[in-house]
Amino acid sequence: MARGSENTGSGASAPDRAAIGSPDVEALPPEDAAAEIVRLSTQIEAANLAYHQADAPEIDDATYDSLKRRLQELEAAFPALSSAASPTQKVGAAPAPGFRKLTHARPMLSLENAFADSEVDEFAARVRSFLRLAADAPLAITAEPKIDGLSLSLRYEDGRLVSAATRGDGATGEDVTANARHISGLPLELHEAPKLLEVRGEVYMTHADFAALNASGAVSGSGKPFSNPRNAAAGSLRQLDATITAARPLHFFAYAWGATSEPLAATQFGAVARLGAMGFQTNPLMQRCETTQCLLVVYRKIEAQRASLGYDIDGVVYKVDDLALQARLGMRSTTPRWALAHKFPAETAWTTLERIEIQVGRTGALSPVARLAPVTVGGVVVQNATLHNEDYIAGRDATGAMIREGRDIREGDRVMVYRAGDVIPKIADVDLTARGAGARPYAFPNLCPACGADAVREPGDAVRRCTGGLACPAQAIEKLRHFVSRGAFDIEGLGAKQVEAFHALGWISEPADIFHLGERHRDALKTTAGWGERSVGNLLGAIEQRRHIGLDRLIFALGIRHVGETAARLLARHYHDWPSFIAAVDEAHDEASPAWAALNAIDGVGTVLARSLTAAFAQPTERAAINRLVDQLTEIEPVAAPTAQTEISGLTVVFTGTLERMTRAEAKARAEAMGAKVAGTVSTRTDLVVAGPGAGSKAKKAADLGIRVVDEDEWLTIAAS
Ligand SMILES: NC(=O)c1ccc[n+]([C@@H]2O[C@H](COP(=O)([O-])OP(=O)(O)OC[C@H]3O[C@@H](n4cnc5c(N)ncnc54)[C@H](O)[C@@H]3O)[C@@H](O)[C@H]2O)c1
Ligand SMILES: [Zn+2]
Repeated sequence: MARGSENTGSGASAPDRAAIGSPDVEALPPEDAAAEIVRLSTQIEAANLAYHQADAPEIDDATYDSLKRRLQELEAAFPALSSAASPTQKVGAAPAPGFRKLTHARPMLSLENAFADSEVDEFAARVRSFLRLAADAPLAITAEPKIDGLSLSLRYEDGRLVSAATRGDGATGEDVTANARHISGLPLELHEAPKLLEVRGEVYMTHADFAALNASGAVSGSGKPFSNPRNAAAGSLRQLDATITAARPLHFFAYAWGATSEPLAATQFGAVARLGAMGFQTNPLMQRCETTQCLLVVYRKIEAQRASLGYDIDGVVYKVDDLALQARLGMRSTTPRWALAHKFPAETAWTTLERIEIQVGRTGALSPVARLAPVTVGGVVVQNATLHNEDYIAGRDATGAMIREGRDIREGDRVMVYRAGDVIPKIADVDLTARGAGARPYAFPNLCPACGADAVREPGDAVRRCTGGLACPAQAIEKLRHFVSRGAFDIEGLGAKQVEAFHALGWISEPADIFHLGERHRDALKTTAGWGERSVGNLLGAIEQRRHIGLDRLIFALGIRHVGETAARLLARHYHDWPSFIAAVDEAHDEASPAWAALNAIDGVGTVLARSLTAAFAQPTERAAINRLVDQLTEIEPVAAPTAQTEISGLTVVFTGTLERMTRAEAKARAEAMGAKVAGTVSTRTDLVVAGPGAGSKAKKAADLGIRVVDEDEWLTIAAS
């Protein structure tokens, strides 16, 4: 596990799933149920944003699934407490700011989940009863791997790819047309396709490509390495700059469709075969069954192949084969009635927990880590597992419910380790029969192991935090490492290793000190092992250059909890410059102020983030350190006002021919001000061509490539929107 990674305080695990529902839902007093619904909804919304918008999940999938199930149970038991705004009534998350939005001609939904074999029988029975089919009437159902990537909708008109969008919130997705063109093997032109066709499928990254990408140092929206191939695929496709996508190896399996101008086939199986014939890759493991026994056999067969496929799958999807029956079954609010996702259980193994260590993260979180006797879980050797927080060690989950009654985790215990849809393993269970007589409950420290300061738990926070601030060496180092990371100051020659070394020498203890390195330690540095005249010159030069920094990078670099790269960009766009930003944050500290309301009104900023931000700026030592840093900067570059909603932000536009209502220079400036890039030549990266009279080869090339071409009037309408 990465050193000092932040613990977000969650804690249930897959095998605990059944236990989670055990505090009897029906027996709960309504006011407790109401409070729990609010708490779960907030947790799930935060997880959705982290997962779908930032491609950097903060909790594992099994935990997420169990939180959602619990919420569904509560809402079922207390219908009066469920609302249309509940996360159980929504798909995914809204498109991230910065992307042009595209509305799907037919919504993109989620899938109903099942975990136990018995739920497959129940599914078939529900389908039969809905359709009034006799129990012995034939009912064909397909089974295919559930690819763990992100779904994409591709719109083809006259067989040409015209647009591509992520699922987003199901109704509206992010326009990733330019990016999708770079997916390996994706057909830009189809053989014998209907006039209009929305093709749906999964974008994924292979295990090998994922390993290579992380080894190259690529990072997610949170500034950390991608935690799994799914997040890497999502982060790579969802780039405002399509040239980044082009450099990432992505693949696509087609398995569904949205709007079509003519039916593709009479069955699911036939329709997927037709997609294959049109030029799409389809999954070779798909099969058709007549019985649920057959479905379960296919499920086991696919599960057995899971480790050797070379890409991640997280279950098997069953679909009613007859499309006429699918149409009769129709949709619920977020899922079709004719499909079921049968998920795989997490992979598990037993081993000995040798000792529990506490790591201190950037924001002071004390994260317990289990050091294990090495064991192989699902083909990977595991030596560490996260223990989340002290409640988890004691046997309680994120909702406060007991998940391991009487089975707290102790040093020396025999424990069950599991890996779910992510790389960091967890502890699922404890074998009490193997526990030695001398084993004592683990005493979670209430002093920071790194600096000795008090470690306290705020009410409602599952995490204990060191109060030492920058005086805590562990926090200081993590803050500094974050400060120089890629999306932050990213100073050439000053990586995590150097930061640690300079910190150990007592040269830097906070970001501002980096800018004093030259005047204070130049000579000493030159004679330090590994450094010389030239490398010191280069380093100090690189530091000087960073006295000029973008507002978004600065905000991200401060390392405030919940303020990742995406949020920093949002804030920078909204507040434009540093003085306006700090004035607003200071004022927003008063939650009755208009500034607080305004901060919360920013699309993508929630209460949790807003509170964390205002608290950080109001904390005197932290604020003083920020001020000292800002004093060292010569220019904080404002970030252009929000361009997120304009139709053309993020697009690459080419002007050709004569423009009659404005000069070329004016058109270019206007497009750039709205967040578009203006290019001179048409290529596959072009999104839009504005063609005036006399446009020649460029307009023709654009038409050949299937790129949208508009005239000047149309352009003016777009630019005015
Ligand atoms: N860890 C977190 O914080 C977090 C947060 C949000 C969501 N999640 C994960 O995402 C899931 C919810 O997301 P979801 O709404 O995408 O549901 P889902 O992943 O359970 O199922 C729906 C998706 O499956 C995909 N899919 C893959 N292969 C398919 C196939 N052959 N046929 C049809 N669809 C196929 C599609 O993209 C579809 O949108 C959760 O169960 C959880 O595992 C995790
Ligand atoms: Zn400390």
